[in-house]
Amino acid sequence: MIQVAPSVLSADFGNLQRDVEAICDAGCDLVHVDVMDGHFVPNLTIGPVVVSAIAACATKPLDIHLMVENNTFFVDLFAPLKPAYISFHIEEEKHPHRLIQKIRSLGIKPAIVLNPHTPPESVEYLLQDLDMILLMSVNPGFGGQSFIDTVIPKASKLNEMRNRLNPNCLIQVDGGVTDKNIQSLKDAGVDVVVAGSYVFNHASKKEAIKSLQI
Ligand SMILES: O=C(CO)[C@@H](O)[C@H](O)COP(=O)(O)O
Repeated sequence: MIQVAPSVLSADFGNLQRDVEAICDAGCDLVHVDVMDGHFVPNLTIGPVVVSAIAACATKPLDIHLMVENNTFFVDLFAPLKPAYISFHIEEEKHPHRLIQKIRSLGIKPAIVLNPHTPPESVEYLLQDLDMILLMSVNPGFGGQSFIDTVIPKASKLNEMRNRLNPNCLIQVDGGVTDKNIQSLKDAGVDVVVAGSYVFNHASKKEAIKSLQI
């Protein structure tokens, strides 16, 4: 069954505790946290003070997605919050293998993120060391964007590589995920989806999450 990680970026930040508790009670698998630095992406979100408040009320593991220029600095900042995963962008890292090792040495599962234009082959020699690969299905930076369809053949290609090189590595897709594209994602071999506006704008978060856990 597909795991669902609602993106807290679409929560009501004036009622953050209420919304984090709501998605956990509604049966989500992970709580997805988007960290943006205003440099790697043209948006600025939250730091460790707010993420520790999220961690304090979340009853599901945290999945931290770094959209930043200085990955190592941010890994050190968020590691004490003990997230299940930290993912970083391959486009912004000169030494991805070293950073994977560092994240794992901190007791956190390492994941790599690929922007829409980045080919799956870019992680071929890292796959054995990863717990998850996140394919962006929107340009990173904002919630509420339209799903980029080319992620489907890209996920299929990655699925073939992952089955061959490291079947334990999960494939995650993030951006514009709804009940309309979830079946194609499942068919392409996707294991985890991030969904922001679809879950938070739905009349029932429970129904929304259930409709993606296929
Ligand atoms: O990382 C990002 C955007 O950069 C995502 O996590 C979005 O926040 C997902 O939101 P929706 O596209 O589902 O509204």
